[in-house]
Amino acid sequence: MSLPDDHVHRLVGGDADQEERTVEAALRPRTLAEFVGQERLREQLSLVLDAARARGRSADHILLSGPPGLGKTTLAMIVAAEMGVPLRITSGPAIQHAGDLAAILSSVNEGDVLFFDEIHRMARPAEEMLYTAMEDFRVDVVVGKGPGATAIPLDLPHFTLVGATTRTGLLPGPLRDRFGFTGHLELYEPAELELVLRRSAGLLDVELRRDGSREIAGRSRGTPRIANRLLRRVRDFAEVRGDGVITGDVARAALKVFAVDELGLDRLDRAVLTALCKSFGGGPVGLGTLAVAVGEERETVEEVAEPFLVRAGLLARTPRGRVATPAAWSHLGLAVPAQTAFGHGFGEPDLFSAADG
Ligand SMILES: Nc1ncnc2c1ncn2[C@@H]1O[C@H](COP(=O)(O)OP(=O)(O)OP(=O)(O)O)[C@@H](O)[C@H]1O
Repeated sequence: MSLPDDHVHRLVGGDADQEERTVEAALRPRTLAEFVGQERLREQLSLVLDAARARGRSADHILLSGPPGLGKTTLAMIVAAEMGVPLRITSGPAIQHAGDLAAILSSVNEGDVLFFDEIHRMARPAEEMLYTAMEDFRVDVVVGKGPGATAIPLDLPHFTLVGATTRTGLLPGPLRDRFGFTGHLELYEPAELELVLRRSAGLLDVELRRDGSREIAGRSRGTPRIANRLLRRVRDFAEVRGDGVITGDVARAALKVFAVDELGLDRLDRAVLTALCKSFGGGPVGLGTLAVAVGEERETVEEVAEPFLVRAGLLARTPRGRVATPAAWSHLGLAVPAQTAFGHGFGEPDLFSAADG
């Protein structure tokens, strides 16, 4: 049985819609100790928060970067919970004018954590205001227009800004510099995703066997959001077609019905690999050219698709551009050409910074 492409995308894509976010809320870890994986980041965050608590001050501003669905929102909530303060939430796309930001900042109380999702998408005119708010806890509210306009300074309480972005490089330098701590979330190892799955299965009251969690974890794109999503679909299958228990066989059968392949590639991953192999003969091709070929922003290709494709050994970033590995050709069901760019002097995965074209 085959399903439309956008269905597959929904199942393995990194983003979540409103309905899914409601379901996710129930599965969110509430403390740093419950948060699976990201050992280094957890240790660093725990130090930052312990130090702030010991001083009786709000924590420094924190920037979290990494692909969607790895736990940035969850960590922002944990920061607020561990500091025992309320969390306010806004996002870059919601801030189109300086006035939007002024309204949010003026409602923040002493010690609050303000979570700023997709901070790289905030409108430029609001940026300057955020700089002074972060550094001096002050905003200048401009009243009037033209030569008669006056700026009225407004003092703000001390708060902690937690910014989330898919990549720190997308932020202007002055904004980046105003964060006291920057943490990067890495894709999760399958063993870590199994822990996420076991925890979620417990909360959902589902019987998940070892081979079942292994099967689901291996197709979750290194992303807890996708692991939890696949778990819910496999649970549906297990309840309707079986006795509700998720074994390896049940997981395989369910994921076949939902058209999730063995690696869990999403639509963008497939589009990138297909363009690379079919349109560019396996590369090397520059990131910009590849992005145009799949109709996406280069940042999306670079920050959302490539980390997983590189990790899965399907794509290599070389000094000459992006290259498909023999595994990519095989995964797409294509014959591996006798001569591919990969392994012929174009370098090994990720050893070089990416070339562009
Ligand atoms: N380390 C983790 N341990 C357990 N569950 C996790 C972990 N990280 C994320 N999750 C689960 O994955 C889901 C998505 O996490 P979250 O919303 O925090 O991701 P995000 O990085 O903020 O994504 P986006 O940028 O798309 O908002 C949540 O339901 C959360 O419970």
